[in-house]
Amino acid sequence: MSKESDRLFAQPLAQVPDFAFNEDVVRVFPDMIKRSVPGYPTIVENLGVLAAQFAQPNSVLYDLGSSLGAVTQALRRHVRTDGCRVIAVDNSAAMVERCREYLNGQDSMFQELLPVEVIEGDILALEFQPASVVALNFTLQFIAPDQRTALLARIRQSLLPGGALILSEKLRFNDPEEHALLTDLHVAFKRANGYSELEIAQKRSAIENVMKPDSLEEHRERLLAAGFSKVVPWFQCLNFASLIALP
Ligand SMILES: Nc1ncnc2c1ncn2[C@@H]1O[C@H](C[S@+](CC[C@H]([NH3+])C(=O)[O-])CC(=O)[O-])[C@@H](O)[C@H]1O
Ligand SMILES: O=C(O)C(=O)Cc1ccccc1
Repeated sequence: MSKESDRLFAQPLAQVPDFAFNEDVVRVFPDMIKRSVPGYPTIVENLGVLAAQFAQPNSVLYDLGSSLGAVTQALRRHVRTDGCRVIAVDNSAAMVERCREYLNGQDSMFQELLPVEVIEGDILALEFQPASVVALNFTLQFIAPDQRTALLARIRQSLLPGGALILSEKLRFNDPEEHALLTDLHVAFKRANGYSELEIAQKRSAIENVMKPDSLEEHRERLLAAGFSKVVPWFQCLNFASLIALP
């Protein structure tokens, strides 16, 4: 993994552009996501452990919005089920290019990994194959809110019995006090990880137009509306959570 540290928002910007998953972000992404998302390493590793419980023989495991393939790598470390293959999808060309390099690196270090295909494309336009595990690890929050239910419904329809969707998201909270407390604690987490007040403020304004978090209640209702039968939160750290949704 790239060792470059995230200083993208360290200098004052005359105008903060909307956040985009471009070359600059790709270069610092592993550092950025670890220092910005409390619980990220725990979520990624355990996503592999969870996936191994839901993987069905001869099915696809999807990593949607795969970025540099951290989830795909965890799936390949943990899942041993016969005939499974991983499909990773991201619409950022810069992410996909680097993701393929990292996965080639994983292939050269380990034997008998699940086969993987990395697709550069929009998950909203994807034709889903019969799947046992679908991971949306901090991706749904970047999808236009009015497209979210339809996407989840298509994922639900592709899921095999015994499979699961694993959905990780930044949360907002309907209770204003709870929202303010967890937002402040998230800022403290970033500060403790070396981000300055300026970096925190500029990053916030860069993502506010492109990343739209929902509340846990909204996620639950939407998943049920999309046809899932059960929603089980399995992890929360501050304002970041991960849910298991069963078909
Ligand atoms: N419509 C779309 N189609 C395909 N990809 C998309 C779309 N919209 C956004 N993306 C992609 O979704 C990813 C979101 S990052 C996921 C982290 C990763 N899962 C991880 O576990 O390391 C989350 C974050 O940075 O907070 C980016 O790579 C986008 O290009
Ligand atoms: O940085 C933040 O405040 C976030 O909410 C998470 C994040 C992490 C990486 C890219 C975009 C958003």
